[in-house]
Amino acid sequence: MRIPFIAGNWKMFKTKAEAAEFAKEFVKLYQGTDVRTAICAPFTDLELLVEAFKDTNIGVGAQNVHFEDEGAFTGEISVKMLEEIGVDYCIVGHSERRQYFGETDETVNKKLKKLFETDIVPIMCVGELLEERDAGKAFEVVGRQLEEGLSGISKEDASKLVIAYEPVWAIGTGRTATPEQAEEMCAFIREGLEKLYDEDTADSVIIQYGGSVKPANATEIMNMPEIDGALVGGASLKPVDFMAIIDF
Ligand SMILES: O=C(CO)COP(=O)(O)O
Repeated sequence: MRIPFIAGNWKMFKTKAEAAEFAKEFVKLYQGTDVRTAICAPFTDLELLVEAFKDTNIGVGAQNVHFEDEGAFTGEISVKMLEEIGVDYCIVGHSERRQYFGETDETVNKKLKKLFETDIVPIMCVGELLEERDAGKAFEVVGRQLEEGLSGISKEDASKLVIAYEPVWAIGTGRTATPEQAEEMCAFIREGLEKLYDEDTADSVIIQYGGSVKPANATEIMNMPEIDGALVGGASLKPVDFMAIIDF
């Protein structure tokens, strides 16, 4: 049985003061809830959130990490730095990192391997562009991202993974994939995991959908059998909206 996991991705939103305000309100709203959740925040908010959520089950995640242990990589953050702060998750391969910051399947693979040396759980993002979907290549693209991203990763590690299917055309556009489209791709991802590993491994991976998830559409998405959770952008910025999604 996979426990639903709904994570927020704040992207480049919220100063420390704004994060503290969110945390205060969200901790109250979340009390007594058993859906697994986490907030993936900018690096500058992480320490504050770990402290604010320490007596709760609310996890904290980073949105990126470098794959080397340390070195001359101006502007980058290492896995050890995240570990020291006490983060639980790290997003890897978000489409915005792939589009604007040169993330490739190869760097995704290196980052996953580095994270698997620790207890930080990677949230690996995959998803096709609109032109790829329109050209009938969505499954080919996501299949390749999965295969190359997971190259050389053991089944023990893969079974701990969270995968977020985020069709790029549905991110921040208000245009959600239909629950059937999301389900079809999440099922394809699970089949892919079974081919790469085995049925048990595929069964244990949490597969989230991301892309314009809102309180109004969370229920129908979460009711799909192969969708185990959501990665929520814009609607995770307000405690009440994010809580309404968690309460789907
Ligand atoms: O990219 C996303 C989460 O990682 C989705 O963002 P939106 O929910 O704002 O569409």
